[in-house]
Amino acid sequence: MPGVSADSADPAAPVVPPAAILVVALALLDDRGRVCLQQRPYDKQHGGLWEFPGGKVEPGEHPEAALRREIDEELGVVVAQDDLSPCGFAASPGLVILLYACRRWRGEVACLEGESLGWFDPAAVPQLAMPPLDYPLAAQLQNLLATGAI
Ligand SMILES: Nc1nc2c([nH]c(=O)n2[C@H]2C[C@H](O)[C@@H](COP(=O)(O)OP(=O)(O)OP(=O)(O)O)O2)c(=O)[nH]1
Repeated sequence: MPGVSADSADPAAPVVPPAAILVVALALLDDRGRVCLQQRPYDKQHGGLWEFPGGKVEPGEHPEAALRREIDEELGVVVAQDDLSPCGFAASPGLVILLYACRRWRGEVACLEGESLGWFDPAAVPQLAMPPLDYPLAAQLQNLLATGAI
């Protein structure tokens, strides 16, 4: 089809913008079963709303590598690839969010980029003010926790 080739081997091929921004996010769970959420910086889109820590996947980056990078940048902790469990996803036009869960990390959780951090009972998360896609993500997290799958 003219004009939409995504053949990366052809340097003359037009750059095709991604159909959606891919975002990865983490439900970090402590030994009391609480989940860590952060408040988005006030100067960003959805400023002040609560979210699962994470961020955008860079071009060429594996989503799980992106998540480990974002968690180091935002919370100052290291999560191991093997400790990440796929937990759910949510999508809107132009945005796809992959949610993972993790119960182990190395280091002390700190609020490095958000306005504040909180540890919440997963059942209480839907009562928080969050971006729209976080409500279905929180529901998927609760379902998996209820079944003992994560
Ligand atoms: N991290 C995260 N982003 C979310 C959630 N829910 C939700 O709608 N988003 C949206 C908000 C933004 O449009 C996008 C993530 O962007 P971001 O600003 O956090 O990404 P980033 O950390 O890579 O930041 P930047 O370098 O682009 O400034 O996904 C969530 O639970 N966690």
